[in-house]
Amino acid sequence: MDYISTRGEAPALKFSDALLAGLARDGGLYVPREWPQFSRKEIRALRGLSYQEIAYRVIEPFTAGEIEPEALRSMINEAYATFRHPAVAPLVQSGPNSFVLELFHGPTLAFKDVAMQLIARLMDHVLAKRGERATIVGATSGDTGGAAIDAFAGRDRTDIFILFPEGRVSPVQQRQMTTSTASNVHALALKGNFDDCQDLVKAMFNHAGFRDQVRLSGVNSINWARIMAQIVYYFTSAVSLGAPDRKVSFTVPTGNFGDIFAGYCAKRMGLPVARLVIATNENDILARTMRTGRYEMRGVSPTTSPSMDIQISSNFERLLFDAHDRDAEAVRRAMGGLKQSGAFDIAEPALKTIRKEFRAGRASERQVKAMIRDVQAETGYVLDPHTAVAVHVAARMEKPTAAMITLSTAHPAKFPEAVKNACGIDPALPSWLSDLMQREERFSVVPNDQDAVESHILSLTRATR
Ligand SMILES: Cc1ncc(COP(=O)(O)O)c(C=O)c1O
Ligand SMILES: N[C@@H](CCOP(=O)(O)O)C(=O)O
Repeated sequence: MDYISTRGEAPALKFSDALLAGLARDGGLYVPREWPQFSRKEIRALRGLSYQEIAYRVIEPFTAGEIEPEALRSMINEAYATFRHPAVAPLVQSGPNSFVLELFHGPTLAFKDVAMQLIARLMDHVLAKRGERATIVGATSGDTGGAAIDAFAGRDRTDIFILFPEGRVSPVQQRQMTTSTASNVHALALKGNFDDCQDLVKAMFNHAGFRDQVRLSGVNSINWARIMAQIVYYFTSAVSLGAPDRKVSFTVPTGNFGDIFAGYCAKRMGLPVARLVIATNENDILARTMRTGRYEMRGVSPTTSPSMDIQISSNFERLLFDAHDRDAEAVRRAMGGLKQSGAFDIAEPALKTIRKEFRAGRASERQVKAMIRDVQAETGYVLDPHTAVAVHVAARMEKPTAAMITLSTAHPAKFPEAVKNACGIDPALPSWLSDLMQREERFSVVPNDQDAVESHILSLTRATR
């Protein structure tokens, strides 16, 4: 299996190189040259298997020839041993034909742990084999950062630098990033919003000198391996409800489009998925794009679901590439328009393809609050605000012919203020994080300036020595 860039001007890479590369050298995102296929019989055979075994079967074709099967198995087993639920990602029934897929049982209480725990092990494995080190730089609106720091803390072959928007993450999210005692971890509070953090990370990748000097690597969902690991739970949840003999739909709270793109990949691999529903908060660029066919930036407003306060939705580029029949030129034109004027139009055939696969909806702050309150009052179940966005959108979709699985992407205790404000309940952090708010913080404040951030990283990384 090799990986090609959505912009068509970077060399195709094997799995290990795509894993370490993060962003392609032409600014594009790597995707597999073709989608591994699962027959109905192979999907049926997944029923009753453990999460780890399904993960192995889904991931192996993407890594074949690069990661030895036994090594992959043991990395998968170790990664998911860090989860506090035996099922890893349990499915909870929430209505006659609706379910919530709980993805927050990992160490940092967000779905990001699912991919990050595996990626850290894969990167270590590949770097050790090559005798190399890497500098990881990531951008976060709150959850990716904590998950990455937990997964990479104390690893000898990597130094990790996480940029988060100062004052725009929840206090729990911030402390998950700033209280690590590991010497290879560096939390950087940027004076700007998440899109500024992400732009800076992409700019560092596009600065060839810096990229090579620090052996830059990324763990945002621009890295293909993030998507790969997230495809697994679409399979596990669908087969537990009877796939391939029963179709399921998914509603996904969406920001950077990585999570829902993983659902699209599962479908391209043969999983029968009736519908993929994009759920956005008031920062609804994706819902507007689906309605109008024009991707247009309008500024970001802070919400109670801060991890989705995004308007440059990186992985939408991967979808555009597929919807344009993998025409890299069309992607380059769209991304050029976005850079120049903050907008691009999606041509009719591609838009039709996207609309065939996806539906979209948005939830206002008022609706999110009402959803948390009502669900708690009716069932006792406490939703985090990101999940509440999706539950709201799922409930408003036309009557599904298939079971609807809504992805629950974070534990409510990560956003106690918003949850308490909505339903009066103060969700407690689990025991291993119960002293989080008393731990000492360590982070640097950095300006929104590429030179300054690069100098900061250069002065601390061990990858150049
Ligand atoms: C809790 C939570 N929900 C949803 C999302 C959106 O996921 P994605 O960016 O993959 O669309 C994020 C951030 O990415 C998140 O942290
Ligand atoms: N919501 C994310 C934003 C970064 O997304 P990623 O999936 O590309 O890492 C976060 O919590 O940081």
